[in-house]
Amino acid sequence: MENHGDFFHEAKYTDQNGLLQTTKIPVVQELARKGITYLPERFISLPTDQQKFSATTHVNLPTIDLLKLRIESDSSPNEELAKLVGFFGLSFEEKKSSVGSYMSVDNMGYGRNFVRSEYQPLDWIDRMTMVAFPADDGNLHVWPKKPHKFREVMVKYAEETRNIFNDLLQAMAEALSADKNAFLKMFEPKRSELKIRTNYYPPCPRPDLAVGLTPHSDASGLSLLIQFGAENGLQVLKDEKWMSPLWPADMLLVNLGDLMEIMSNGRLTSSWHRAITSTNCERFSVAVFYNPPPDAEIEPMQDENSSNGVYRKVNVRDYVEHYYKVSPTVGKEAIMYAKVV
Ligand SMILES: O=C(O)CCC(=O)C(=O)O
Ligand SMILES: [Fe+2]
Repeated sequence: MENHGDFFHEAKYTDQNGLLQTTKIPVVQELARKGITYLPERFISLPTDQQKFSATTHVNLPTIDLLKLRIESDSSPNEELAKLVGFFGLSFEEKKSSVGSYMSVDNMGYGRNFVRSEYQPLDWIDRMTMVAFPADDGNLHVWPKKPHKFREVMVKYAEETRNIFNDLLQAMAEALSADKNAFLKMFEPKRSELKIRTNYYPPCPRPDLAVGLTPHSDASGLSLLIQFGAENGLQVLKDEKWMSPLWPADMLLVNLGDLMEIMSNGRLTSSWHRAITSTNCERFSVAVFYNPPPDAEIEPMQDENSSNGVYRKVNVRDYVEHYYKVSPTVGKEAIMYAKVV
């Protein structure tokens, strides 16, 4: 048995027999802090995932000027925004004791998700996930109490991103020549869900063998990402090749999730993406996920040009539960759940 150090996340999953299991996963931040020079076996990814880790092409993303969407733009990364990832500056014990625990399908709080078994290759990542909205749901008490002002900054960031999401939803509907509120109407203001996840990728001894974050699409409607520390890390699959989007530090990245693909009846598609690691730099990203209320029924938009709907109506909670039950997958399998067969 390899010695993985003394610091573990405990991730829960349901095994093939339907039994709840807990697996201990080494905290990669602590492994990196110790200056580990080899990659522990559990982090060695499958050879298929290792293919073309570095052979990527850089692609430019279309950019949107937020001012044109009537948003007050004070959202460039500055010292205030760096506080979003300040949590990872705490010691392991402080991090653990500072975060409350959730009962959820996706291992919220400080730790891991996408865990299905004791034997799967592990991602080189530590994460912290919390629900910002609805704020009245007993969600806020589990937020980290440290560092100082962390919650305040998070709440402010959540509020600002919600405005951006709402404007984007309108702009996207208009771009599809649909009613301006075609998407927005599904995001009931008081009950829609906004989750924030901070991802930390410490330096990794073998970026050629380990994945930072396993390939996935987000289950969300929309996701908004910001990164700190390094500009390379996110990769998106396009025409069966992994591409690195050019993503400067002062740019927010909009990512379409599965629920948006369903809502748009396949006219918009969720992206298949992953994160890679590096030997000499640490990278943080903050992802905000925006979903309609869990009990909402998503009605795919009707396309006048084609009579066949690609997607059927789904309940948001059912979809998200299904997504976490089957993930991680090798391709976009979760969304098949909502496809018309
Ligand atoms: O770190 C990144 O850039 C990607 C994060 C991500 O895809 C996620 O949190 O869902
Ligand atoms: Fe993602």
